Amino acid sequence: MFRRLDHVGIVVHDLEASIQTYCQQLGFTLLSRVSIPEQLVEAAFLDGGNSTIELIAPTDTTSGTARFLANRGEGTHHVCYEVDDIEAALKTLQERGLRLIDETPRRGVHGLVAFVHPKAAHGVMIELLQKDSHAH
Ligand SMILES: CC[C@H](C(=O)O)C(=O)SCCNC(=O)CCNC(=O)[C@H](O)C(C)(C)COP(=O)(O)OP(=O)(O)OC[C@H]1O[C@@H](n2cnc3c(N)ncnc32)[C@H](O)[C@@H]1OP(=O)(O)O
Ligand SMILES: [Co+2]
Repeated sequence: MFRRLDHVGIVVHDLEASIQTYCQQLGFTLLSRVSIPEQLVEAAFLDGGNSTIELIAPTDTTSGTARFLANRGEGTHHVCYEVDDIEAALKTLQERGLRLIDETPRRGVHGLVAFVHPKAAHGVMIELLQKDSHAH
């Protein structure tokens, strides 16, 4: 069902400071910086050598990522897998009894996305991504 790992999401307090750390000290390269108002976050995608991370900072105290920061502090927030057909993947996961956050996909930065609840995957939130045809 999963084609490949697309990115690992990391929640941070200060997006700018975390970009500096990952680029200047850890050697990552900044790919893009985006605002995602529907999710009340801003994010940066960074290349780490055949791997991508997404640094995410909440823009509002009511967002899920702000709760995550308050309860758990900074750290790994989700792993994102690319799928060919997100509707089919969600249907399969639902039939297998998995608890989903999204029963239908929503629009993400690079395509259609949907989240599996972390309680269904032993404490790890899984993001599914069906990339837009023009996305890389
Ligand atoms: C799509 C754009 C972009 C991209 O890749 O292109 C992104 O990735 S944006 C990423 C940010 N978006 C989201 O996180 C959307 C999905 N998340 C949610 O809907 C909520 O945050 C949810 C449902 C995971 C949790 O919210 P809820 O209001 O239900 O409750 P709490 O926040 O109080 O948490 C309940 C419970 O779950 C644990 N939890 C929450 N988040 C995570 C997590 N990321 N990983 C592991 N566990 C998580 C939290 O600690 C609570 O546990 P408890 O034992 O009850 O204390
Ligand atoms: Co993500």
